[in-house]
Amino acid sequence: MKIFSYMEKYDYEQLVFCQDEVSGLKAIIAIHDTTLGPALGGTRMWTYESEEAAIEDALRLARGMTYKNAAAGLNLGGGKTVIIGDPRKDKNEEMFRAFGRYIQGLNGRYITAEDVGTTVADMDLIHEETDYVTGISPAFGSSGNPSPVTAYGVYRGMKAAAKEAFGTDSLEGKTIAVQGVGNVAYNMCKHLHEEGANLIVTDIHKESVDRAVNDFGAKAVDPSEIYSVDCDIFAPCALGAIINDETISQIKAKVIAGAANNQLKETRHGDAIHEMGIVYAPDYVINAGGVINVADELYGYNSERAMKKVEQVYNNVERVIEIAKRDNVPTYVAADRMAEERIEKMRRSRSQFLQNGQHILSRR
Ligand SMILES: NC(=O)C1=CN([C@@H]2O[C@H](COP(=O)(O)OP(=O)(O)OC[C@H]3O[C@@H](n4cnc5c(N)ncnc54)[C@H](O)[C@@H]3O)[C@@H](O)[C@H]2O)C=CC1
Ligand SMILES: CC(C)CC(=O)C(=O)O
Repeated sequence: MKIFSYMEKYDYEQLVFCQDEVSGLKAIIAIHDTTLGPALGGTRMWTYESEEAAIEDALRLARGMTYKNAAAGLNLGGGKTVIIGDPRKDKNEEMFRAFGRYIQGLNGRYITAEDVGTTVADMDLIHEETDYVTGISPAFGSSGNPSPVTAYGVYRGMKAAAKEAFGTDSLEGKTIAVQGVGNVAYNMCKHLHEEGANLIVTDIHKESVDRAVNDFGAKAVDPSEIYSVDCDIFAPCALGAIINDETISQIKAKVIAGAANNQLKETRHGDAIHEMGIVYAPDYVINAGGVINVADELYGYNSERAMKKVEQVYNNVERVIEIAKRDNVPTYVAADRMAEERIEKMRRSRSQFLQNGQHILSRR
């Protein structure tokens, strides 16, 4: 991968490599765009096949956060971190504290939170070294684990997409195929089960599948079968790039609505599902609940205020569908237009007026 060419192509601001021999930390912080404010995005810990794969993931996820935060109406830019390692084996206190010092060194340009492979306890360790971290324990007056809130937002957004496809937003009796029943999807399944949906689930970890089977009467299938099962809605809630040349022809669902980031392998896959008549709720619009919730910490966390904003995920998905119909484009294009329009307006207005020197972090 030619890093500078890639950064230039998508206009990235900064890429930071962090190494600490004592703890084994190998982290990559990618900051995509800070037009709207400091870059906020989670830290993913994962066993990458190569360093290139880790860099690419950090870059793609950071750009996704720029669009997510803009589309959600937050005054925040986009960034993300990946830590190379196995979250089940390679974590230690020194690692997250060393990482916290790297974040502190960025002096507020980047604020972190949880993502796949990291927990509230990890954020608390980072917080020992820096204030530029969210999703820390409620004992600190913070919002804690964002996953249940992300899940609620996905559930709301799924209803909005279902309304478009089926003429009603009720999910009662609908069959929903869920890929990956981790932190977000387990909580999402709870809402779906309460509403009377039928669940088909898969995961690479058997205990996660068993939990969903026991708690929600879900039917379990092998990971390779999830794309082709008979269902109304497909909810990708594991990792990215799962809408691709191999999977598209297998999908029977009328709606794709799930928590995973970067679901489309390439934009042409968004065009393909649009042509198949599938209603696609763009990933970064539907999964914004978590970031909306942790971002509220920057104003002094108020759960009621945050949840009111999370409810809006329904309206945001509706709005994207409206733009898609108006402009006769796929929903992923409509979502990009919505986000880019907001960033562009702010960029132009910033160049016209003097800033008052205050930004969101000055309230902390
Ligand atoms: N946690 C949050 O608040 C947010 C999460 N997301 C995204 O949602 C997705 C899920 O996040 P979490 O639930 O926090 O992560 P998680 O790690 O708790 O859950 C992911 C699950 O997917 C499973 N999985 C991985 N590869 C799989 C495969 N090939 N087939 C089936 N299952 C597989 C894992 O075993 C795990 O149980 C990720 O893409 C994340 O970036 C997006 C916004 C916020
Ligand atoms: C987990 C969230 C709090 C932030 C994030 O990284 C995301 O929305 O993907």
